[in-house]
Amino acid sequence: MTNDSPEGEIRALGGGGGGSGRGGIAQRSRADDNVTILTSSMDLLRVGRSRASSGTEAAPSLASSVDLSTASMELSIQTRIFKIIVIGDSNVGKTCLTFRFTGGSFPDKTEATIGVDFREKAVELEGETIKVQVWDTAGQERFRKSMVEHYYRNVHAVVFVYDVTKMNSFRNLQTWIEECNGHRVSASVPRVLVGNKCDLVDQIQVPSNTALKFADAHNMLLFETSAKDPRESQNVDSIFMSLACRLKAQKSLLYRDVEREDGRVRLTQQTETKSSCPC
Ligand SMILES: Nc1nc2c(ncn2[C@@H]2O[C@H](COP(=O)(O)OP(=O)(O)OP(=O)(O)O)[C@@H](O)[C@H]2O)c(=O)[nH]1
Repeated sequence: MTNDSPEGEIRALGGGGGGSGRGGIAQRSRADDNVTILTSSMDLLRVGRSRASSGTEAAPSLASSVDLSTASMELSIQTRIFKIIVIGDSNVGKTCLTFRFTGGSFPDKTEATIGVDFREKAVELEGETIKVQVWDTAGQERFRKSMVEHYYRNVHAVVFVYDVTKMNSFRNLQTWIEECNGHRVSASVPRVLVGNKCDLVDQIQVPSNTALKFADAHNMLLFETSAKDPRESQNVDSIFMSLACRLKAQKSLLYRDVEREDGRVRLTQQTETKSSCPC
């Protein structure tokens, strides 16, 4: 389990968009919400310090430190971060799916996730490098209780996972969706449904058309896949890449419009760009 929580945050309110998963259906919607980038005061402090300790130059005045901070922020915001949380019953394969996407492999051994594990992957979309930050959440109630608020805070997209060989994990999706809605996650934040463990073909309990109906009713794409089967790795990638494409298409940052507000940098999204992203 890693604990490297993000430093700067990108808060993108709203979601939706298109794409298609295996056997899935595309639901398209748009949101024009603003994108707000908050850079923590810790960043300001760190920038001030690194300049002060850089050797020959005298320690900066407050004014020059702030200028430098702004420059640094402008640099750091070049890389956008999309926070995607992965939710579902314990043992459905959330850890393995996130491993497959970020590391390209299936872990030999996993243990129940406690709290959350962060995994990150930089992806290139239409010439822009975007960090897809995947939050692998705990499925067991006792390991997630104190973390739930953090999961949903400023989330950009949600991946709901069930195990195709466990009907119960599919039935419980309703509870996971209610939890998500209960944490004020806007209906416009893109959500996808993933049926994992499709390699266990003899044990499948959840028929594809049942899952499709459910996904349709909840305005989600459906992906049926296997974190274990290497032949499915592209399909696993497309779960996260389709979300990244949708988020990128919606969020156009105008870097010019930088305002300072109590150590915060706010970038206002004024227009929605048309994307030629293939997803
Ligand atoms: N056959 C098969 N087994 C899988 C697949 N994905 C995960 N598993 C197995 O399912 C078990 C649970 O996987 P995890 O990824 O740890 O499950 P989780 O949803 O993260 O569980 P929690 O951390 O408790 O919430 C492990 O034994 C995995 O090896 C898959 O696609 N196919």
